[in-house]
Amino acid sequence: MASPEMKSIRQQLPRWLETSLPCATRGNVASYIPELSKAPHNALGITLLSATGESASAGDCGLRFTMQSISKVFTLILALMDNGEDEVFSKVGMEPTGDNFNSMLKLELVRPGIPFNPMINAGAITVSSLIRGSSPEEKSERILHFFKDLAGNDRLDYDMGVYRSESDTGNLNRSISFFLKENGVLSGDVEEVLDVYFRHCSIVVDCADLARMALVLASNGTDPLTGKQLIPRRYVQIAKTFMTTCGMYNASGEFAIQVGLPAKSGVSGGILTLVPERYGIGVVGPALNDKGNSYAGVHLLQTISRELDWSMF
Ligand SMILES: NC(=O)CC[C@H](N)C(=O)O
Repeated sequence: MASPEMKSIRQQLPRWLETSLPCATRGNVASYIPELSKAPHNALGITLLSATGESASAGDCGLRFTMQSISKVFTLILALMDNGEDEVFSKVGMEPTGDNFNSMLKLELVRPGIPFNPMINAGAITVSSLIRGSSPEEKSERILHFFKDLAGNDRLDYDMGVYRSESDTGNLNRSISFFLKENGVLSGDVEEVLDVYFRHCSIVVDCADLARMALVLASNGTDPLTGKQLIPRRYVQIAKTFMTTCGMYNASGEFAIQVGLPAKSGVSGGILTLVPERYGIGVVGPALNDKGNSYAGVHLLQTISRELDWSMF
């Protein structure tokens, strides 16, 4: 028997999705990674998964897309598990930037030149350099394995087309990385660090995978469906705080007001969000707004959060 709330979500979800769909026409699919421009412009899908294992889905929830920046939440957690917080926060800060996710601006403006936070590219590339492993292959393997555990999906893998596309064209990320190397923030070989970063950005998921990963965060690090503790509670707390303050880039303040849930978006149009203790949620809508977040996806989450009074604030 589904809970009364889940019953009502299942009933209303298709209509909420329908009303958010037109927003997609106002957005644009990311094209700076050429392979991403092939994504279906008008797609919109969502899956919600409850801590009791009930789910509700609507629209293009089966669409497969690369995690992109959503992966930054989980590489941060793995880096924290590998190194502890003191080491990680000696290399990356805790503050929002108010700039675009790929901006270099503050790296030079503010001393010491460590990235402001792990959700912007500079911070996430630094975090990739902190993942333990004797080679880029081993680091990437550990990341993929961790993501498989979190998603409860052994078949997670890379989209090699997207990986190559970003690796061939990612000169801004190269510039950021060389700058970090010059400042002594990045240690190791820049191309090897970038390889780890581009690979985890290209891990393919659908909405159900994101919902399950989000549910682990909603449940303070334990997968409620298996009872396994996958992440120490403290690191989930850190991750959810960054999601709230920086997860939607320089639209995180607006998202906190309009939706009021910890979330992380990616340029392929995915959004991972959660209702503490209760739901993990995965959304996809490839057409992005000018801040790089899914246009229709944000609208849909705003509708659901208002209808169900889900804001944490
Ligand atoms: N916002 C994003 O999703 C950015 C991730 C992308 N791989 C990049 O580095 O540009």
